[in-house]
Amino acid sequence: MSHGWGYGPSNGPDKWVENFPIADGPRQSPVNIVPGEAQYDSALQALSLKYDPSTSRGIVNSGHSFQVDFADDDDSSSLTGGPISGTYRLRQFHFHWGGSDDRGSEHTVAGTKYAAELHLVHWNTKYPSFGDAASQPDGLAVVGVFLQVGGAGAQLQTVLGALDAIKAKGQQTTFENFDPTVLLPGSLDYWTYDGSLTTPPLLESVTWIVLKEPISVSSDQMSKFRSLLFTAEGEDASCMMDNFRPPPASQGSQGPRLLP
Ligand SMILES: NS(=O)(=O)c1ccc2oc(NC(=O)c3ccccc3)nc2c1
Ligand SMILES: [Zn+2]
Repeated sequence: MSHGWGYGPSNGPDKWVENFPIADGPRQSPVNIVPGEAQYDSALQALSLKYDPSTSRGIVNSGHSFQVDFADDDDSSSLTGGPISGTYRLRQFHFHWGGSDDRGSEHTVAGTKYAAELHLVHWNTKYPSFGDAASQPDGLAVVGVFLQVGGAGAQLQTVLGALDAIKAKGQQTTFENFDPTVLLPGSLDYWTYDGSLTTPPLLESVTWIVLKEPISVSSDQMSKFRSLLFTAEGEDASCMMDNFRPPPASQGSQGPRLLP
């Protein structure tokens, strides 16, 4: 059995560089966002997210997270504006979370970790497919949304209600007529920087758009995330948690510019 990457002591983020040397590259994600150091850029546009619920297809346990996949054969669900030019189509969204409420996000804000982080993954339609886009410096755009523990996120419940059907790695089920707009906070104010995928293959093809305002999640809902398994049916069960890559310990002096 190939010793795939994961989040454990023997295959976690510190080991990824062995098979993915780009892990030590110049534009790796996530990063610690320091609001005071972010440069204001008046040329930046407002974010425009247009999602059509009829494009949602299914929900799957990938063994690293769970994701909701969208049909991306037209521009029905797409991202424009913000720091990007052109149109980027939504392909999937997924989450990263911790083993307890005090950690779980990948990006941090002045060192603060949130309980979880939502990633909405889009690809640039100037390329023929996601796969082609994923290897281009301007190929992908991921919108990151922090989940802060507090009151229950009513809209999250729809997603969490589907998790019982995909407990083990590889399990999937239909997930239709879902509009991810309901998972967004009231404000679309954001920080942006050029970075990478936060899991292998760690490709440096992502324009990151991290929303400043978190959405709310309850501690009980966080327990629901942790009820998923990294493992497939029949394997020794391992609860899915701490599936996040931390930011680098110290950010180089050329740390990415963050434009609010
Ligand atoms: N944590 S992350 O940086 O948002 C991140 C990290 C790794 C990723 O790999 C993929 N692949 C597809 O979505 C895909 C879409 C279509 C076909 C094959 C793969 N999306 C990712 C997002
Ligand atoms: Zn992610």
